[in-house]
Amino acid sequence: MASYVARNLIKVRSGVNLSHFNYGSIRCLTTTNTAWAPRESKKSVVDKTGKNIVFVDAVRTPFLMSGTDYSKLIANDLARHALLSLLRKTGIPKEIVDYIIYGTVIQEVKTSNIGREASLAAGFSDKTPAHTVTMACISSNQSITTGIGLIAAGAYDVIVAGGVEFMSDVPIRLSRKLRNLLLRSNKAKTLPQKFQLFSSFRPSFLALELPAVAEFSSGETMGHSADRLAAAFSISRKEQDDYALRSHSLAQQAYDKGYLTDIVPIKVPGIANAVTRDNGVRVSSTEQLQKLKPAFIKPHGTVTAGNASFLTDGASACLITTEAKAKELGLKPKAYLRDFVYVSQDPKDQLLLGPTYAVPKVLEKAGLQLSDIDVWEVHEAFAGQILANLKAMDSDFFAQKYMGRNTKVGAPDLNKFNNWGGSLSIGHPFAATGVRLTTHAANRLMREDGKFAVIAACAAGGQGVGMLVERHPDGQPS
Ligand SMILES: CC(=O)SCCNC(=O)CCNC(=O)[C@H](O)C(C)(C)COP(=O)(O)OP(=O)(O)OC[C@H]1O[C@@H](n2cnc3c(N)ncnc32)[C@H](O)[C@@H]1OP(=O)(O)O
Repeated sequence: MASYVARNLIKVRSGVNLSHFNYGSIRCLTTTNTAWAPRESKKSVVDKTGKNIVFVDAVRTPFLMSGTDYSKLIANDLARHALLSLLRKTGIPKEIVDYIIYGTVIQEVKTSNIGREASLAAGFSDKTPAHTVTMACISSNQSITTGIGLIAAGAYDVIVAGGVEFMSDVPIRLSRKLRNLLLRSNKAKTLPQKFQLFSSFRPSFLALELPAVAEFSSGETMGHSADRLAAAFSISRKEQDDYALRSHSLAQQAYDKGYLTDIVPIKVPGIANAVTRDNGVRVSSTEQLQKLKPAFIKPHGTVTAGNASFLTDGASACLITTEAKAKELGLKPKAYLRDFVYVSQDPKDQLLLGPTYAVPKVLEKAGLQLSDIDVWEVHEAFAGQILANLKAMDSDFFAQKYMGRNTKVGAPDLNKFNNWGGSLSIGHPFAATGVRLTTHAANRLMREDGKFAVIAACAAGGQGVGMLVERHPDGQPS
């Protein structure tokens, strides 16, 4: 705990009272079918690409806790379903898709370019190129922004972007020593050579290498890092549990109101009924949450199974194109994809602070201020990570000492923040989350009568993303 962060960031103090969320005050307006017009007071953002790139629509499978109803599938099955469902939902002929970009973090070895495999499985033309990207938890943000780049460069017009994660079956490797022995055995030609080689075998070679949700450079798990971050920012266990409860409560409300229209049911062989909804949403109570034991730093840590995102299976996909092409195809886009920025910092002590670094940059690029943003969709890796980011964003000390800025950007208004729940409750299939965030941002802009939304997320490697989307006048929330 006596880390660089703990020594220095402990000084950060925020005016935001995070332990008194007013759930009842969350503004969730109902949809109207009347044409929407930008309010006079709202600023305009310059279209830098000259193409008015739009987010048409998106889908996702239900996000399920790993080891539950998807456990007999493979990642390719979920990705295929997301891609097929996108075609069905948008009604576009698959031939008009120029290019597919798909994210994944923990790769299934047999489908390393899962973008290509899943698109072939979904019946896309074999003439449609597809590639796979990986950027940890922001992989499908990367799919979308790579697509923006391809459209902006004039290479293609119609792009499908998305991502999949499948934590129910991750590659477990033999030990390095056993792998080495087996590879050398291929070259041993004679019986004595083989005998000599296998006589070097030791029982310890049978130990397996399990993948961990951990930083390669530091060896630290994300959960351990989140625990240190929460301590560094003096975020109490109670504040984390309250935030987690907020996330689950808001996700539940969003289901009840029928807002989560991005979910497409999936029929899973061996499961009687189609899977129709996320299964991690669990509105418990502060008392129940307080009883949970620390999951990472034991016995004094504050991150628990109740205030951390959980290992999740799921896939997502979205359609992006130019405004002109959308019009030509008779599509009604939900939002303009106006700007984005990637940031990266120290992967040990600032691992989960991506939003703090990305938000001021993306706002500045677009000429906007915090108060111009109507909707926030920020990836909830851990409750403590969200609260640490809110404090850091609202701290002049942090801005000056660590970001080389004169002043803080300020903390987002919590009444506009993750109003339909977030990764803590909905789930976090790493490479599928970016599209989920973007879809919720676009749909919320319509439901909440806003103009601009910011999407932000942290990712392993100390990286992060900030994206700016603007409501499209033709958009419909489903
Ligand atoms: C940039 C990024 O996104 S980094 C983030 C990357 N993501 C991660 O690192 C994932 C972090 N999460 C994890 O590794 C795992 O979910 C863990 C280690 C926190 C928990 O794993 P598990 O121990 O398997 O969780 P499990 O679901 O069994 O829950 C443990 C207990 O908490 C309870 N629990 C979980 N959630 C809740 C809740 N919301 N309310 C009440 N109780 C809960 C469970 O019922 C269970 O209780 P039991 O032991 O009495 O059965």
